[in-house]
Amino acid sequence: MWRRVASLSSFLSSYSTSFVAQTASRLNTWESLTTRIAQQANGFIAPKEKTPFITFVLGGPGSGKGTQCIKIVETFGFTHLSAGDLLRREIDSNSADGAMILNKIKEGKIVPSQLTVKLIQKGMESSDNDKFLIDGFPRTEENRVSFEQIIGIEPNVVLFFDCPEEEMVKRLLNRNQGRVDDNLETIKTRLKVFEALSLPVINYYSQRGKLYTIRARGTEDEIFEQVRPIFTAFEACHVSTMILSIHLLSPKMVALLQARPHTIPWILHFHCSSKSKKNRNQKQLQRRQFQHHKKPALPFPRSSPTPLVIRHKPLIQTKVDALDSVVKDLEASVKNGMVIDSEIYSSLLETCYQLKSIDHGIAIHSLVPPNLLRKSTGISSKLLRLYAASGRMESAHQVFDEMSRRNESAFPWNSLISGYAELGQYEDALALYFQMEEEGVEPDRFTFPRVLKACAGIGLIHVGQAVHRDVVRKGFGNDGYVLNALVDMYSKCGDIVKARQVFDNIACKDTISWNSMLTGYIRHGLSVEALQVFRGMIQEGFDPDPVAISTILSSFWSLKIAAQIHGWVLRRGIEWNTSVVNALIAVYSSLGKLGGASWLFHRMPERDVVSWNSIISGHGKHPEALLYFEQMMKSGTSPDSITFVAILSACAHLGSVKDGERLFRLMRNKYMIDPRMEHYACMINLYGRAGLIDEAFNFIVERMEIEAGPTVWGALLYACSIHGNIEIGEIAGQKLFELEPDNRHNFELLMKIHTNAGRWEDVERVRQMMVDRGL
Ligand SMILES: Nc1ncnc2c1ncn2[C@@H]1O[C@H](COP(=O)(O)OP(=O)(O)OP(=O)(O)O)[C@@H](O)[C@H]1O
Ligand SMILES: Nc1ccn([C@H]2C[C@H](O)[C@@H](COP(=O)(O)O)O2)c(=O)n1
Repeated sequence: MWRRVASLSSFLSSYSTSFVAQTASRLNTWESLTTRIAQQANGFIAPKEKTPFITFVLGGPGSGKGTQCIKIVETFGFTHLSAGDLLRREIDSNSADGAMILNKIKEGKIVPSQLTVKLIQKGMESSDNDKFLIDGFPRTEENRVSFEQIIGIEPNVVLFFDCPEEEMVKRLLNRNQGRVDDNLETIKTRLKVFEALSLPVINYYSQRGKLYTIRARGTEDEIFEQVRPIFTAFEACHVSTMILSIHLLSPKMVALLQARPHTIPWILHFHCSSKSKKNRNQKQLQRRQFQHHKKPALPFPRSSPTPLVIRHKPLIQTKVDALDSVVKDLEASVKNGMVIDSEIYSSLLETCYQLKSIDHGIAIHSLVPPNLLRKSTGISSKLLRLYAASGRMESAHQVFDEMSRRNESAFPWNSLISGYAELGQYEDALALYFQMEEEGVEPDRFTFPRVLKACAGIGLIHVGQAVHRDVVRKGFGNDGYVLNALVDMYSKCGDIVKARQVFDNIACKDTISWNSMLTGYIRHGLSVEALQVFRGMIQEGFDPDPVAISTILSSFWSLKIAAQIHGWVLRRGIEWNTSVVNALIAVYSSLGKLGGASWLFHRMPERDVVSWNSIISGHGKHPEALLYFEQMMKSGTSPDSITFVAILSACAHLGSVKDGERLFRLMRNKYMIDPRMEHYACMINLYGRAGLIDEAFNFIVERMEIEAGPTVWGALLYACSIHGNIEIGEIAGQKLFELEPDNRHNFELLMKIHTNAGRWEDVERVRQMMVDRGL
């Protein structure tokens, strides 16, 4: 008769340990992973070797280890290494040890540890995975020590399938797999071996706080339901650790995780426990041993240990990569039935917004249960903002329409208004603002700048004035952030005097206030006032930002002012700011100081497309323009449509028709830039200046894909005036009189053509047209 081991768990001191405590005490497992991800996210160089995640699966013969391993593999993606299977494969492969192994198995005894460990090691090394289920191992203390000695790491989780003996025997006798050890006699020995040699190992891991005991009676599925939460919890650790590791969690989120140890039990341990540091040190030591193949101070001899090298997934290098991993883990967790806290979703959506990662946002959206999305203002607001910020207004509006509590805060409204304003859909932005009022939603300080942007965009000053009144009514009349937007709105809507009034009323002006006023004056062509503001800014102790500097530089084509500003820039040590140098290059070039422009260009530490455009434009009448363009292509900076305006214009001035034609083709075919009106005008100028009037005319008629505008016909008329082409000049003139009926310059050019040809009647006819138009 078999002695019935009613419950092996009573034998184990830790059985009463709660699942939470068990899990929490094992969190050092993930620390190596966390540290590595954190390092990677911050750009540190991560070590190449990766500590694998190891689960030992223990239990008596027939307790169902193999059966449950299959389910774990299917659900959690582990690689299953069964010690028994590895040994049996060794027998089948006719290896030198085959006969000895077979005898041991027949007798129900244990094979020498080094042999088994080497087989496990081989199995791990040949796998791409870094999560292993090692089944039926370690069966003895010698197995355990040998593993630690050769592989150099401890298991992260030890599962123990606790099954009554009679059940195990019954199962083995019914297994029917033709195994040489599934007979009563061998089973008897195996059970004895288990009790004598394996239980001490189980007890060892119990004392080390690594043991999870599973009551292995019941159906396979019932048993798996005890197994599942263990790995789900570790996956949750993984997800949350990843979130933490990319340093984008709000303090609120950390507090939330800490307050919920039952869902994410490791977090307290990881962040708060001093033991965690100890464990980390221990883990680091372990990893060092693993990586440097140091001999651990254990009494067992070992023969030439082979370092275990696990193949790696690609390193996570950026925050977006880290986010990618988190989203993938989240997807797997949701698939495994894990319920994700709404704060995790909204925190991740915040991350997507900060990283401008709409694709990850869409992936997260697909995971959020629709009901939760409707109810959780946190999730829906952040999702909506992400959609709106990426210009997906339809999706944003859909989320908005389905929100159950959208009127509780201005946040979702602001996001939508902002999205529409950014896309230039100003009417929609304003309509939302008025709808907000109708639905009784209080605007906040973030609402007004967005609405004012829409007013400025649409150019409706009376709407802007109405919003200004709302600003005062709602108590934001002294808010600098809102007042800056008012300055901008008034100046864009044409009321620069009112803009100045608002500007003067800003008690605490910041760089944005000064810049708004400065650009306002420049927009209105008030260079003197702009320069005053610029000087006032410096006097008040504000460093004009590069935008202000380049704006002011580009509005003054004066060598004196350019030199003054250049001097100030040098004193402030910002002379190599790219946009400042670009503006200086443009100013010096336009003032004919090409030597100064080139000096700056060649010394600037970083060049962008604007730098190249400035230097090419500066050399628009010189053959160097073509050389700079060639250099630009070699430098790897892609030309943009402005570059082609500059270079085509240079070709026109240089009379390089062939180069111009080649570059026009290059623009379309290599850089995929669709020609705009300016490019066509350059081509007409190119042909026209070269006297190829017919080619220019044919180019307009046959090659233009858009309706020719005044710049194109103007270039043709100008060319006709230079080369005395009456016929085509008359056509160009008539087109221009339709397109620009009040531009006397066109009439004068046509009159010049007729005058030069002595066609006095035509001169009179055109003059009469001017008189009729009151020009
Ligand atoms: N919960 C269960 N209820 C009934 N039968 C089961 C259950 N789990 C597994 N079995 C059956 O019991 C037999 C032994 O299971 P399994 O091979 O998984 O055990 P094991 O612990 O891996 O055994 P060994 O250590 O001998 O390899 C198999 O025939 C299996 O189908
Ligand atoms: N660590 C191990 C694991 C297994 N064996 C031998 C002895 C076992 O009876 C046999 C079958 O193992 P199982 O499939 O039941 O896990 O393999 C060993 O010697 N050492």
